[in-house]
Amino acid sequence: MTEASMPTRIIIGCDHAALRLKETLKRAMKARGIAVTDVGTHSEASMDYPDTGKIVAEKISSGEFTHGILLCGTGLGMSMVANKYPHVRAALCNDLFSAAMSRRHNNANILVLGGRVIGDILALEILNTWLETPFEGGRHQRRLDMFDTI
Ligand SMILES: O=C(CO)[C@H](O)[C@H](O)[C@H](O)COP(=O)(O)O
Repeated sequence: MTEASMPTRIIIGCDHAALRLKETLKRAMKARGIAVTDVGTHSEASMDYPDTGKIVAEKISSGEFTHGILLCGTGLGMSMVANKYPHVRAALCNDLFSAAMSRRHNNANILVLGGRVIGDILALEILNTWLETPFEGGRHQRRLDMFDTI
C-alpha cells in the first residue's frame, strides 16, 4: 500500500488488560500522521471488553470508519465480539505473517492484538505491516463476497 492509500484515521478500543499497549500504538500512529479516535477504556480498572469492542465494531460495520484496532488480554474476546457485526472482518494477528495475510487475502478491517501475548516491539511491527499491506482482490474478493450470503 502506498502512503497515500493508507488509512488516515483509525478507531481504537481496548480493555484494562491492554491499556498500555493501546497508548504505545496510538503514539506510533500519531507519529505517522494517522488521526486516532480512542473509545476507551481509559483506565486500568477492570472492565468488560464487549463494551468497547462493540463501539469499534459498530462504527466499522456502519462504514463510519474504514479501519479499527481492538486490544484485550489475548485478543480472543475482542475478535469474537467484533466478528458478530456485518461487514466486520476482525483478524487476531499476534505474528507478522498473519498480519500481512489478513490484509492481502482477507481485507481485514479490524486488527486485533493480545496485550498479554505479545511485547511492544512485535506489536508495533505488526501494526506497521497491517497498515502498509494492500488487499490483493481477485479471487479473494469473490470469497469475501460469499460472507454476505452466509
Ligand atoms: O481476550 C480476552 C477476553 O477473551 C481478554 O484477555 C480479557 O482481557 C481478559 O479476559 C480479562 O481478564 P481479567 O482477569 O478480568 O483481567
